[in-house]
Amino acid sequence: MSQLQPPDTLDEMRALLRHLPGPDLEAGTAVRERDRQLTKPPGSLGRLEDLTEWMAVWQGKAPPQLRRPRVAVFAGNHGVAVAQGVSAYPVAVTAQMVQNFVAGGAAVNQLCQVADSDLRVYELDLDRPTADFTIAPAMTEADCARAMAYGMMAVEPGLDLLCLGEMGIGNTTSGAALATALFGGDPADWVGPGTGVDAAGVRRKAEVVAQGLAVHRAALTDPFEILRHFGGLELAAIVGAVLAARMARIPVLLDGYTCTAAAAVLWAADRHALDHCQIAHVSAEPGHRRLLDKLGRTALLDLGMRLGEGSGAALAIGLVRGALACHEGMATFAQAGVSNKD
Ligand SMILES: O=C(O)c1ccc[n+]([C@@H]2O[C@H](COP(=O)([O-])O)[C@@H](O)[C@H]2O)c1
Ligand SMILES: Cc1cc2nc[nH]c2cc1C
Repeated sequence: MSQLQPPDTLDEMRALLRHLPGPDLEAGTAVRERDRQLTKPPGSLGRLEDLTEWMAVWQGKAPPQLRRPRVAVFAGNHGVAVAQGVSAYPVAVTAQMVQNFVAGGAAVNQLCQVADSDLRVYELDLDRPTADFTIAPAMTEADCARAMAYGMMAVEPGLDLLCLGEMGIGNTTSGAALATALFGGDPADWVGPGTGVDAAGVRRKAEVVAQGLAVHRAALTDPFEILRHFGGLELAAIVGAVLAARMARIPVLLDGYTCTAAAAVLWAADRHALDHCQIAHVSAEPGHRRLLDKLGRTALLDLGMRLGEGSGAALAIGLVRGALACHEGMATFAQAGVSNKD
């Protein structure tokens, strides 16, 4: 399959939503048919059964396969972190952590190794942070579209599972601004400690989000404009990657709060745009549960993690592996000579 030629304007990105492939229902039927014959009471593998069917319908393949998983981590810097001090860490940590990913020293490196997954790290102009969104839109239209296109190009056809993660000091504030603009409510409902700011810091984050919303309210005409005003380059890249994965029939695992907030831009534009995605884990960042409620989703894992960098998504690859191994490797009642219920 040839790789998608990425669009270079936001209008072309919007237009892509009209051409999203749907689920392969035949593959789903084939999976359910085999599942009924496996040596277990129906439904007894719970969400593992749903995961197998989900992989099949979005790959368009029964049985689904998991030979080439990839974790893609996008990194970007945020003007709001530079100007407003909304993180517990300095902005320089974004680039330093990218070096750490490359050197193999981060949590996501270990989790990818355990999951037998490829890991790719993409930096987006780390020395050119977005604008401080309390003053100006975070990105120009051209920068936002370019970052989305970059994320799209990271999606290589032939992958059979794509895990998405981010690295960007200050991006929980960006995620909270996206969530407030997309779903409404009080900014205080959507902010949290992030990397570990104290209660006063969390209040400050809520004020920063409120200020951004007040300044830009009239310009927030659709979800892509919300992304352009409050997102970061790495978050726009995630939006692009989610879209490109859908086009290439690659199921997606989304990581924590910030990653889900970015992907929610697509959900706000089209209620089915995230059907090929699972939320790998629910972050300790309090807004994440609220966000999952809005999206009508339950995460696969709930481990109190709040690291980002794709760590929860990398960990969840093991669940998909387990689901697919049972589906493919288990004996049927007939093969094993086990009596089925009448
Ligand atoms: O996505 C999450 O659930 C999450 C929760 C807390 C922190 N993070 C990570 O921490 C950074 C953002 O936190 P902060 O405090 O700088 O906004 C960014 O690099 C994220 O990967 C991520
Ligand atoms: C050290 C550190 C590691 C991270 N990984 C993802 N976000 C992060 C933020 C910090 C501060």
